[in-house]
Amino acid sequence: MESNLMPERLSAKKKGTFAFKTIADRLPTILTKVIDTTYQYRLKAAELYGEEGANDCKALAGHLSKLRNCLQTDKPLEEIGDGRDDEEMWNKVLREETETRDGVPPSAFTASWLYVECYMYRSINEGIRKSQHLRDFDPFRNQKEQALETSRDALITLSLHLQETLKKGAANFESFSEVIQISLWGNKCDLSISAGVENSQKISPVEPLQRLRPYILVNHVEQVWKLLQSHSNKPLRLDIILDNAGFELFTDLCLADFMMSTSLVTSVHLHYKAMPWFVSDVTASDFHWTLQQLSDSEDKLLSSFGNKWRDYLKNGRWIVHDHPFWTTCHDFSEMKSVSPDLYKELTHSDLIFLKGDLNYRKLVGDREWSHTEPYERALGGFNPAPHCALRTLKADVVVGLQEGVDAKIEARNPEWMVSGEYAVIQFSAK
Ligand SMILES: O=P(O)(O)OC[C@@]1(O)O[C@H](CO)[C@@H](O)[C@@H]1O
Ligand SMILES: [Mn+2]
Repeated sequence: MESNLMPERLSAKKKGTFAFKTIADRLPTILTKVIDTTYQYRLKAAELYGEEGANDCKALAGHLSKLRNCLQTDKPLEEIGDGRDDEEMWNKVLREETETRDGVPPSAFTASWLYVECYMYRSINEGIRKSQHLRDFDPFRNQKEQALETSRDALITLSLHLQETLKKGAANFESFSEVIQISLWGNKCDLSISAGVENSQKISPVEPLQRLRPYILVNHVEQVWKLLQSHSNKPLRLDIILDNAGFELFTDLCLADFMMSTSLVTSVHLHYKAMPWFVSDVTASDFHWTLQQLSDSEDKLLSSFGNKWRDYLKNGRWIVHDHPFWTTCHDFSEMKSVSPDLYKELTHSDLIFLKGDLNYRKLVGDREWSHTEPYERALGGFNPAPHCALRTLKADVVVGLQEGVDAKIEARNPEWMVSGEYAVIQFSAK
């Protein structure tokens, strides 16, 4: 997996790094919230499944407490053992990591940040899958549902704006650029960076766009527009690799609707997660719950969008996927070898939007690249189709910046790489 040609992956080996802070503080905080949620669920579980349900909750809380202790005391990470179809993929990496350490298993403060953080969410799911009655239990569900509910005003504002935009008929560069930026900034609403603290969209998603333009450090929206215009006479397929539920998902569905309604594309494939992931990432149940909530809304416009989008699913113009690769520890340069079926599927796309920070970290291998490293080089061979990353910076990794940009911003705002205030719209042609 590792190559000496490439910089090291980010890791908590080094105190003072954001990886160290995440693994030492933020992940235990997130896990503690999951344990509390599990414990609170035991009464409901007893109601639904009797004593077996309550015992399931106790066993899960025990599994999670052991996981938290393992992470906090830097104990060797253990193999996953729940029989899920990706179990061997995970344990193969654990064995490989152990071999590269002369037989010493990886641990939270010695393995790569990407591996450890993904491992934590996979181990949470292992505890859930080992239960008798909790297999559909999502410890983050309440937070994700609240995230949508507390963004209601922003949803209404954005739905009115989308309605006005669609009334103007064909897309132009300005309307396209605007809907891309709205989806981009929707990525601020992420419950992992906030360690589970409510982080919904409180202000208008449209009004601040002009003010936020200078915070987009790489802006390739024109290259994406030109790609779409160059194929305007043929049916185009758009893929969106989704990130967070709640307001961000709504911005992504608005983007998908805009692209379809203006005939920039003729089909949209939406990819969500196969298990609860990084607190707020969208799962199948989050996706369909969100559409149902919109359809059932008292707000007529929200309800009409919910109905329209559910029709797109029914008539096959929108297609959803939940490939297990997206919830592994692998970066995207490994997709072709680890999940050739997914890589092949993505070669049928004409344009892939990848949302959010974790997807960006996986695009560039979560490595300690120089900030001016060319984006294509950091991709390590991942290029199934033209793609564009829409990401707010919430981890200290970024590539493709002009010389000097990082120093200038660092002087102004030392937290610039992890605060979510800055963003990139980074494109790579096939
Ligand atoms: O992918 P997202 O939702 O934009 O961000 C996920 C995230 O908040 O979680 C990790 C920090 O714990 C980082 O990868 C990133 O900051
Ligand atoms: Mn996320």
